[in-house]
Amino acid sequence: KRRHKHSDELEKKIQNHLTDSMKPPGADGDIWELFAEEGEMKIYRKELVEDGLICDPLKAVHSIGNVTAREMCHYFWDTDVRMEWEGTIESFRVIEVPEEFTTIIYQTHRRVWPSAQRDCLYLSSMVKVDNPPSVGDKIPHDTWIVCNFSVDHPEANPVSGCVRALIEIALICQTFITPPKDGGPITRDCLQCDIIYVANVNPGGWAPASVLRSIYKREYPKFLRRFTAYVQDKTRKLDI
Ligand SMILES: CCCCCc1ccc(-c2ccc(S(=O)(=O)CCO)cc2)cc1/C=C\c1ccccn1
Repeated sequence: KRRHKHSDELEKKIQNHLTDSMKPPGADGDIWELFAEEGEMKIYRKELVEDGLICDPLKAVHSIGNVTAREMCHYFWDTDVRMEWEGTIESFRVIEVPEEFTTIIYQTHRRVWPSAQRDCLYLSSMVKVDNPPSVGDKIPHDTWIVCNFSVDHPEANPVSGCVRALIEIALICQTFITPPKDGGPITRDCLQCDIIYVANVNPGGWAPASVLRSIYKREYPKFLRRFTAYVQDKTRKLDI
């Protein structure tokens, strides 16, 4: 059961995401504010201040065609392509690979004046979910999750001057297949991927509420637009 130091914590977080994060916003009685909407993409936030720090939880739901849940999670998890879609990190290093689809990453984010620069040290794991809760009456073909959460590590060797931000993030994707009416083969056009992205970022130290909230308001929609377009582009049939 315990494959590495963080196995138990990882399992618990994945279970929590599958029960809590997969509920549509508002189902849990919580009041989510819709702050960005573009087509199928809807991004919700809550205002949360902990110890004087802005820790606004974020939940985004989206649905895009022509890709599978596994492709979405692979490109989100795979550090080989991280800098192709990530716009706010300045540098990152894979510190350790505890097991095949689990990495421990140290990354620095671009400094946003007047706040101190932030860094993150987190475990990132990609897992296929066996018995997913079905949301509504659609039956998913498969469900994948990437879970990123802050951990400690002796070899982080942090950049001096950085304030350590703490993250709890998950990308949960489900593939839905609509076979062609004429009984023909299943192609990419039969695929639909439903996406849930939840992010809880504690900035780790003081930063003006207005600066933080404007970063989130600008960066989350940009990230979701850019990342989903990136995966659709990477998986598109090669134009012959
Ligand atoms: C003063 C600035 C304080 C906030 C700094 C910060 C901390 C953490 C993070 C962050 C955001 C997404 C992830 S992830 O989804 O796991 C992907 C891998 O990188 C991990 C970390 C970002 C940012 C700062 C900017 C920011 C905020 C939203 C969205 C995008 N950028």
